[in-house]
Amino acid sequence: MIGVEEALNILEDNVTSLPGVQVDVDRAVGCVLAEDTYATCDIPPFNQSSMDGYAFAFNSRTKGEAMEVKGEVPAGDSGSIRAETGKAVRIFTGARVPEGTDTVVMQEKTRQQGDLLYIADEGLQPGGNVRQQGEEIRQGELALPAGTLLTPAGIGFLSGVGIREVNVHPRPSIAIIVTGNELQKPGESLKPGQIYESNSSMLRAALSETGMHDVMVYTVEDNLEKLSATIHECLKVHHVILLTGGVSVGDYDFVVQAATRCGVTRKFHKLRQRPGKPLYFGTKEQQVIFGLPGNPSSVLTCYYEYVWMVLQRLSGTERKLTRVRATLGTTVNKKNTLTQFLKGSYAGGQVIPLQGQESFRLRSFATANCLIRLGEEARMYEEGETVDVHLLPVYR
Ligand SMILES: Nc1nc2c(c(=O)[nH]1)N[C@H]1C(S)=C(S)[C@@H](COP(=O)(O)OP(=O)(O)OC[C@H]3O[C@@H](n4cnc5c(N)ncnc54)[C@H](O)[C@@H]3O)O[C@H]1N2
Ligand code: MOO
Repeated sequence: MIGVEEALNILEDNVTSLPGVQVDVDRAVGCVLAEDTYATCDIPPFNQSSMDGYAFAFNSRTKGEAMEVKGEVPAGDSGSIRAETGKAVRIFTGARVPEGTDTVVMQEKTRQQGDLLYIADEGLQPGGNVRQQGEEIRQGELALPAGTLLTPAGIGFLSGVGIREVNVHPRPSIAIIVTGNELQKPGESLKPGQIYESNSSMLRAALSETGMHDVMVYTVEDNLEKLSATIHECLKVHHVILLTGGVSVGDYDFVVQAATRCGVTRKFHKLRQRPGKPLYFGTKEQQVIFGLPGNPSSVLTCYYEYVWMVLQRLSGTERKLTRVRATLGTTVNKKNTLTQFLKGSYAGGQVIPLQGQESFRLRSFATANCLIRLGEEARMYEEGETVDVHLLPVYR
C-alpha cells in the first residue's frame, strides 16, 4: 500500500493534457487555450467616441465662444464626413470620431441653441472622451496565451477581437461503469438484498459541476467476462473510465482483473487512506481508469481528491482543490494509521467535522463544503489545533 502523496505524484506523472482541438468560441467557456491566440483587428478598430455629445478639434475652439454644429455621426455610421474647421459634429457613444476632430464633449456639459453649441467643461482635455484606435489591442498582437482558462470575460474578449474558433484542450469523454448485482434503479421497487444505485447520479452531477458533460453511464453485473467486455468497449471511445465498486478483495470484485485483461497498466491499487482504501488507478496510453471503491462516500471522496485533479490536467490546467488551514472546532480521536478525509463544514477559518463519517453514508457529505485531511499518525486531534482543509468545488 502506498501513501496519499505518492499516489498524487503517480497521477501527476501519468496524466498530461489532451491535444488541442478547434472549437467554436461560444462552446469554449471553461476550456484552456492550447495555443497562443492573436487579435484579428485593432480594438477599437477606429477612434471611437465614449460619450453621447459633440466631436470637435480641441485646438480649433476658442474658449467661451459658441461653435456651429454641422453633421451627425451615429454608432455604426462610417463616420466618413470631415468636420469643417472650427465646427462641431453631433456624435453618439460608440461612433467613429470623424476626420478633423479629436475630442468629444458629453452633451450634459453643453448647451445648444439652434445650430450653436456652448461648451461648459473646464476639465476637458485634448482627446477627451475618445478611445484611440488599437488602444486595447493591435491586429496581430497576442490576445491570450496558451494555457489561459477561458472565462466568460475571455470569451467576450476573443469574440471582440474577431475570433470565431479557438484551439483548446478538449474536456475528456468519460465513461461511468457501475458494478454490482445488488443495484436497483431509483424509482423501481427494491427486492430483498437490493439497494438503490446512487453512484452514477452522484458522479454525473459532480462531473457536470466542473463542466464535464460528455458522460455515458454503463451498468454491469459482477461478472468478469461482462465487465471486461464493457471496459474493452469503453476504451474505444472514452478518455476516462470511472468504475465504482468491485475493486476490493471479495470473490465478486473483478475490476482489477478485468482492467488488466483489457491491457490497462496498474499504477496503484490500495492507498493508506480512509475512506477509499482500495482505490485503483491504471492507464492505457493516454487513457486513464479509476476503480473507485463502491461505498458512495468513498466514491465521492476519491473523486474530489484524485479524479478531479486528473480531469483538470487532461483539460489543460494544473488546478487542485483549494487548500486552506483551519482551526478544528471539535476534538477528533483518530484511531487508525491511515490518512483520513473527514466530511466537514468550513466557515471563517474554523472547520467542524460532521456527524456520520462512515463510507456507506452520504448524509453528512450532503451538507459538507470541505474535506478535512488528517495525517497518517493515530492520535487525538485537539479542538483548536490547525488542520488541512480542502474546499469542495461546490456551487457557491
Ligand atoms: N475483506 C475486506 N473487505 C473489504 C475491504 C478490505 O480491505 N478487506 N475493504 C472495504 C472497503 S474499505 C471498501 S471501501 C469496500 C470497497 O469495496 P468495492 O469497491 O469492492 O465495492 P463493493 O463491494 O462493490 O461495494 C461496496 C459498498 O458500496 C455499495 N455500492 C456499490 N456500488 C454502488 C452504487 N453504484 N450505488 C450505491 N451503492 C453502491 C455496495 O452495495 C456495498 O455496500 O470494500 C470493503 N471490504
Ligand atoms: O475505504 Mo472504505 O472506503 O473505508 O469504506
